[in-house]
Order: sequence, then structure tokens, then C-alpha cells
Amino acid sequence: VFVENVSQLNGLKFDFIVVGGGTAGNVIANRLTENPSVSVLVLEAGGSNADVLNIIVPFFNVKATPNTAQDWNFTTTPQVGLGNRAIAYPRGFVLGGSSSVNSMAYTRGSKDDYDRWAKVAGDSGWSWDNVIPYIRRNERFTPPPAANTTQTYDPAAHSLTGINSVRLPTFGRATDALVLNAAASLGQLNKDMNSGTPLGFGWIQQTVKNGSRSSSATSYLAPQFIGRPNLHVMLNTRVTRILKNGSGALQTVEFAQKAGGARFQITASKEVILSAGSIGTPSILLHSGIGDATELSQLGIPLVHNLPSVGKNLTDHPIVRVSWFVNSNTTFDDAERNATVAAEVFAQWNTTRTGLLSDSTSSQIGWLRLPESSPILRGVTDPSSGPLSPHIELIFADGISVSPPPTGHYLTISAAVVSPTSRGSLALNSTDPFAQPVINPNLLGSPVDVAIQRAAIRSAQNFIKAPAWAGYILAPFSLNDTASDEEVDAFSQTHASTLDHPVGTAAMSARGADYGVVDPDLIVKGLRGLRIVDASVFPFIPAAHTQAATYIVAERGADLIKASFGI
Ligand SMILES: Cc1cc2nc3c(=O)[nH]c(=O)nc-3n(C[C@H](O)[C@H](O)[C@H](O)COP(=O)(O)OP(=O)(O)OC[C@H]3O[C@@H](n4cnc5c(N)ncnc54)[C@H](O)[C@@H]3O)c2cc1C
Repeated sequence: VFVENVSQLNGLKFDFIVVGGGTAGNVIANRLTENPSVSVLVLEAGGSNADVLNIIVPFFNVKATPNTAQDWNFTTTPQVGLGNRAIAYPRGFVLGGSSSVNSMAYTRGSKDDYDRWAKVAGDSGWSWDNVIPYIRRNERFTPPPAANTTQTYDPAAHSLTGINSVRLPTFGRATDALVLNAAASLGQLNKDMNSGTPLGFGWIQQTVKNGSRSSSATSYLAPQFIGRPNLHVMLNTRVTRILKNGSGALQTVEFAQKAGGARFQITASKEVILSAGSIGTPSILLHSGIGDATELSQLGIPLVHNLPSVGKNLTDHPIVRVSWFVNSNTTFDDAERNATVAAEVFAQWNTTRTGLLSDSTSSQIGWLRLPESSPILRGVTDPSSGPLSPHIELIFADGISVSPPPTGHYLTISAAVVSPTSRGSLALNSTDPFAQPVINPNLLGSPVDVAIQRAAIRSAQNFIKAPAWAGYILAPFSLNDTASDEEVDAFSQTHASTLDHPVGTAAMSARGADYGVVDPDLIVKGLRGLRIVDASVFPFIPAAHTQAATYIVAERGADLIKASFGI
């Protein structure tokens, strides 16, 4: 049930209040209200996801952010590793959160990623084997038609019965065979990168249903769920602080509906769940006086609970896009720069939900591991989570996204560091909860990350030398294949951006550890009544796009809450 205004809350009582109707928040709302006697209120800062074409049409994801009404429109601090550039830092400001604006890649990461979580959290419940039931609750996989013999996947790794739809791309591209043949010739084809062993090249899986985006808003809040009388969702409502209730538990939520507007309070009878994401969650904690005592006192925020790790450990994936001119006139560049072609592909999507616009801009990904003998790893602890995990990701696009030059056709390979060693931070410089926090992801902030970024670009340059590409690649567009290491590093510094995967700002650690923000059951250390369920609790970033891991944390988080209250 959507609550239109604050007065409608009068007389309503809630067992749980979920702060943020994003990727994780909507999972919690859905799972807790399976029990009709449990009442939940979701407070979401952004507006509705309905009828927003840039959200619904998969290919338009590149237009959903940055600098739109559905984006928080954050900017980072000047990034030392990026030549002091400050860059846009997109986050979904809309029901569904970042799952409503992301690029829809569905990648779980490796078995090692979850086993490392279990180890640092001291809780085997976070291990790969033990999160598989939660993967299955989340995923509703649509296999490709049997006649499609080129697309591979491992049926044993997928669930047909979950809530959030996942499928392979449906629009064939000229580059599909080129990527796969090149990978095959190198002996690096992976049948299904979501089986726990992602290394190699293969088909991307996407959160798409019948040619439209599947987000936590369209899936976990689908009509049969949002219609539950025990589930209330209020949009355009910014949570400003969490306060103690009469018994000292952090169960009272303060919110406002516009900057400088009236503040309201509402109390959950059982628990408050923070699901405001890796930027929103630590911001709310700090505004509530939960964080580093010295930093809070410098801001003049009264200390409620000294927890120095709040906002620290911000981890993200840097990415550099490299493009080449290609011998083709079927790339998607024309659909982005030629109004006639754009109208044609839109008409096809609009009538049949098929064609170019029914998928995201990529169809294949490669996950690569540095050789054990790599000089980059000499003398440093391997930053990956283990031998099954990549250090590098390559994402293939059959064109240049967003604004291609007026002529020419292109191939773009986005080369990312998926085992970053740099850690950044999230802090406040104002007591106004409507002011932007200070976001420093510290991208390419360590020599190891710069070296892995260089290796990632080199892998892309080497990959297109495989015989399968002969005659297709014409010439480098943005970076010469003959560039020296220094030139590659300079290119990274001027072109690197974010893969939009911030995590870890309210990280989980073992019970009793002298760092960390939440215990393995996701309850805030040393407090009662307050739990965190979103990507901010990841203790390490998985070598993957982060939505699948967020859904996994949320599905298990819901189970942990149910167990705590016997519901
Ligand atoms: C542009 C972009 C592309 C991406 N591409 C991919 C991809 O292809 N594949 C992939 O796996 N991952 C991708 N990601 C990352 C992935 O989407 C996120 O890791 C994941 O969605 C995070 O989920 P979350 O629940 O932690 O936060 P979110 O989904 O961001 O949810 C947080 C919610 O809380 C709300 N909120 C915040 N503060 C407040 C407040 N004070 N009061 C009330 N509400 C508040 C927000 O508006 C939002 O709705 C992408 C992200 C972005 C932004």
C-alpha cells in the first residue's frame, strides 16, 4: 500500500521500519510481510519507478544516470589516483534504488568471495555453500529457447522459482561470435560465470524480464506484494536520523519530506532496518551520532555511540573504457546518434519488447586472473579472495555508449580492477542531512591498483589480437595499442571512472572484533533495535557487479530477522 502523505500514518503501528526502498530494502519488506501479522513501513527518499522509460527500457540504462531526477547526483572528492578529477557517483534515487538504474549485469562473484566473508565474519552462514538457498530464493531464471544453441549456461546453477528475473541477452550482435571464438581459441570459455567459478569469458546474465528491467521494485514489490495490507511504502521521504526510544533502543526514525521542512518521528515496535545503501546508510548513522567520537565532536553532533569504522573501508571498482574503430555498420552507435534508427529500434521495443533495446549494452564479460608469477603480486598479499577469483574484468560493448562521435563504428572494452586494494571513506562536513556527504572512493589509490588497471587494459589489447578478430578491428580509437606503460597509466588517470559498486562503509566483522560496524547477524555493534541490510555491510567487495551479492545479503538478512523474532 502506498502512503501518500504523513497524516495517513496516524493511528498506524509498525513492527519494522525499513529505511530505503532500494535493492535490499524491498527484499526485507517483502519477506517480513509474508507473515500477515507482521507490519512493515518502508521510507524511501526518491520517487516512483513507474513510467520512467530510461529505467524500464534495458538499453536506456546508460541514460538513467548520472544527473537525472532518479539519481542522487553525488560527486566524489578530487581523486588523487584520477589526476585530482572529481567524478559523478551515481546512486538510484527512486523506488528500487540502484537496482532501478543499474546496468542489470547479474554476476554473483566467486565461491572464494563468500568464503572470505564467512571467514572474516566468523560465521559460516555467509559461505558460498550456505548462501546458495538465498541465491535460489532471489533468482527466477528464464532459460533461452531450446533452439538457441549458441548461448551456454549451467541449469544446475539457476533457480526458476525466485522473485527477481534473470535472463541471457536476446538480441544477437555481430560481436557475439567474435568474443566467443577468440575466447575459445585461447581456451578461456566459461559456460556459466555464475556457478561459483567465474574465470574465463562467457555470456552475461541480466536482470531483465520479458524485455523490461527487473528491479527490486518491479519484482519484490510487484502488485501481489505491494497490495498486502501489512506493507506500507512512503516515497519522497528522507530519513534524517535514528533516535533512541524510551528503552534506549534505536527504534525511532526521524524524517522530513523536504530540505528545511518539518521533521516527523515514528517508532518501530521491533526493529529499524537501515537499507539506505553504501552512501545513505553511513550518512544516516553519522547524523544520528553513531560513528567516530572525535569526528562527530568536530562536527558538533552529540555522540550516541562510538563506532569508528562507520564510513571507513569504502571500496569500489575502477574502470577504464578503451575503444577501437571496427569494420562493421551494425554496431549500436547509429541507434544512439541517428534519429531514424533510434525511432525504429524504439518502435520495435514498444510493440514487441524485443530488439536492441531489450538488452543492456553488453552481451559478454571476461574475468581474468593475474598469473601467480605476475610481478604485480610479488611482495604483496594477493588482493583477490582466492584462486577461483579474478583480478580483472573485461566487458564488451558493440559500440560506444551514450554519445558516439558523429561517424564511425566502434568496439568498446571496459577494463576494470575487481580486486582493488585501495580503501576510501564516507564522511560528513555538515549537520544538514540534506547536504551531500563527502564521498572519497579513492579509485586507483594504490600502486597495486594502478598496475592491475594497466594489466586489465593490456588484456583487452591482447584479446583483440586473437585471430577471430582479424578484419574486424580497424584501428585504435582512444588509446594506441603501442602505448607504453607510462602512457597507459596516464590514460587511466585521465579516463578511469567508477563501475558504481561502492560497498563496505558499515562493514560486518566478527563478533567482538575491535573494528567493523555490524555483527554477522547484521545488528549494529553495541546497540539494540538497529540492523543494517544493504551493500554497506560487505566486508570485502566481491569480484563481481554487486547487485546479486546485495540480494543475497538481503535474503539472508530477512531470515536472520525472522529468526530473531520467531516470526
Ligand atoms: C549506474 C549504476 C550501474 C550499476 N550497474 C550494475 C550492474 O550492472 N550489475 C550489478 O550487479 N550492480 C550494478 N550496480 C551496483 C548495484 O546496483 C548496487 O550495488 C546495489 O543495487 C546496491 O543496493 P543497496 O540496497 O545497497 O542500495 P540501493 O539499491 O542504492 O538502495 C538504497 C535506497 O535507499 C534510499 N535512501 C538513501 N538514503 C535515504 C534516506 N536518508 N532516507 C530514505 N531513503 C534513503 C535510496 O534512495 C535508495 O532507494 C550499479 C549501480 C549503479 C548506480
